[in-house]
Amino acid sequence: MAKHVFLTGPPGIGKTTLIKKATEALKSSGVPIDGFYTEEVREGGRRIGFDVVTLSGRRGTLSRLGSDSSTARCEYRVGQYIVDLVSFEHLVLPVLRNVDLGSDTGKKVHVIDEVGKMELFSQSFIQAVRQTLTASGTTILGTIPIPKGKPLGLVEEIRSRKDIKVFNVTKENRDNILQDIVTTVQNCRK
Ligand SMILES: Nc1ncnc2c1ncn2[C@@H]1O[C@H](COP(=O)(O)OP(=O)(O)OP(=O)(O)O)[C@@H](O)[C@H]1O
Repeated sequence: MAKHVFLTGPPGIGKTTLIKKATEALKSSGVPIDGFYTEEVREGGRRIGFDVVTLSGRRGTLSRLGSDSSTARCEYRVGQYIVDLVSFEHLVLPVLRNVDLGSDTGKKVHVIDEVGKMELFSQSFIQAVRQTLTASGTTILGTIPIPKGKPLGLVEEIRSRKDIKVFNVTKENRDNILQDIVTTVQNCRK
């Protein structure tokens, strides 16, 4: 039986939107849930980067557009974006601690949106996700990108696990898979 649930699909297809809706549904049925999602940041109609937002409402920078010269020099960049590792780790790592502490009413759910190129610059994050995958008191509701370009180690590792259920989000199914996702997460907690 599956222990963790991951959504995948092309950029902008609606993974985060589904994660947010599933989080609300799980919360309102009393499921203990924590974690983070990533959100686009726009200024004057232009995407300038991404923020990390925790379920408890804290917000921090994941990445921002860099100038040509600063981007070229930076080790932690994806396309035009420079990743703020310090800010990312500061916000996200505490949320992924104490993953073994389930509750009396079943496993705690950890939202990890997403395990992607930007996030994987952080070795501490990689370690924390691995711990969460193997922790007994936790179910992950996460997102992973569709394979494109150079394979991402941890993403491949997740895909090859026998204890995960992957939902492929498409334009055709994104308006009718919410309940299936929520039910699968609830079954993972048993
Ligand atoms: N079911 C839907 N119907 C119409 N628009 C949607 C739907 N789901 C999401 N959107 C819109 O599509 C855009 C991208 O959604 P979202 O951020 O959830 O996608 P994503 O797959 O998480 O993107 P990314 O890969 O960049 O993280 C948003 O503007 C959102 O409002």
